[in-house]
Amino acid sequence: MSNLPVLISREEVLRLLHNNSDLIPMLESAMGMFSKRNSTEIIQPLRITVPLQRYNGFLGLMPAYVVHEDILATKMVSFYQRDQDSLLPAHQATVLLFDPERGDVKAVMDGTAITEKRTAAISAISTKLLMPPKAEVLCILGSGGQAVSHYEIFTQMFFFKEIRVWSRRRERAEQFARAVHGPVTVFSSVKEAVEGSDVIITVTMAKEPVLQGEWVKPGAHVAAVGACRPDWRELDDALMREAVVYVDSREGASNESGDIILSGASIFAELGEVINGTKPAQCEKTTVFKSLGMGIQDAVSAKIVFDQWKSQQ
Ligand SMILES: NC(=O)C1=CN([C@@H]2O[C@H](COP(=O)(O)OP(=O)(O)OC[C@H]3O[C@@H](n4cnc5c(N)ncnc54)[C@H](O)[C@@H]3O)[C@@H](O)[C@H]2O)C=CC1
Ligand SMILES: O=C([O-])C1=[NH+]CCC1
Repeated sequence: MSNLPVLISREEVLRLLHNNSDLIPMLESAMGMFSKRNSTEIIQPLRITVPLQRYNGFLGLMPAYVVHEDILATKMVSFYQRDQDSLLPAHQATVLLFDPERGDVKAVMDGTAITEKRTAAISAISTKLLMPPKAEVLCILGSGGQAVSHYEIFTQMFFFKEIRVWSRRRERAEQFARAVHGPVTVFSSVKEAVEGSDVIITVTMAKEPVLQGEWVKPGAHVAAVGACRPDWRELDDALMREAVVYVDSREGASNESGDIILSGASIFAELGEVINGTKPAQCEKTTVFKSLGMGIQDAVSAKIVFDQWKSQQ
């Protein structure tokens, strides 16, 4: 290795991505390019997932080359189904940012923070495009790292009169409410939290559906972020079949999403197609955006972090 890569910590990544005005437009541009399926613009193979059966976990490898921006990166992310009382983190990730011409690694950075920030930003983009016109109530199911990053960007980008949170253990939802900087009401049942909500974010590690279609207000938007294995679910059949279903990537969703595979729901469009204007945003209907996560989202976020970091040296 000719030059040693720089190491960028979680704190630095969070600082450099906080309120970063480039994140949303760069993600939108990458998602739009991806949906054109032009290999001179984006190259992103399907995520490779290595099962770690002994530990109830997985290692995901997510390489991507954003050709038009000349960004080459790969994320390695481990994720585990932990016991409720486990003190070990459920997700940990590292992103390597390469120099595409030389082939060496320019930066090694905390990928957990990148994953939190870019996933929440993608859900916010889906919500901007697909939420009903008068959205007043936001509901978050789950209270982990993604719940916090979603709360942060959703309160920056939108105005909700009420924000609700539910978690499997009420004390975790109460902890979440104390940790976020702003108002939030804790609910003890999913049904009560969801009923009357205009936007619902599911960020749980559930393997069985936690959200039932019969509780969802017609016209609501659901950003479904968890359940990233073909046999895991967060949403029930009724919701998947009644809603207009959007995804980040058709290949990703058809291979990895239990909510899509097991319900037999059909995919209406990719988010990138809505961004490109080639598929409509059916805001008047109940919509589900099924997010699995993509290497290009990590790559553009890593580039923003690296450029900001360099400009401050
Ligand atoms: N779509 C994407 O791009 C990404 C999706 N994810 C997914 O988002 C979800 C949340 O991730 P993190 O907040 O980082 O995880 P976390 O471990 O910090 O939080 C998980 C939350 O799920 C809850 N939970 C666990 N098992 C449950 C069950 N059986 N039923 C209901 N709730 C349950 C926990 O109480 C906790 O509130 C995970 O499913 C993760 O795989 C994570 C990163 C990217
Ligand atoms: O995109 C991502 O990093 C992940 N999606 C599901 C687990 C981790």
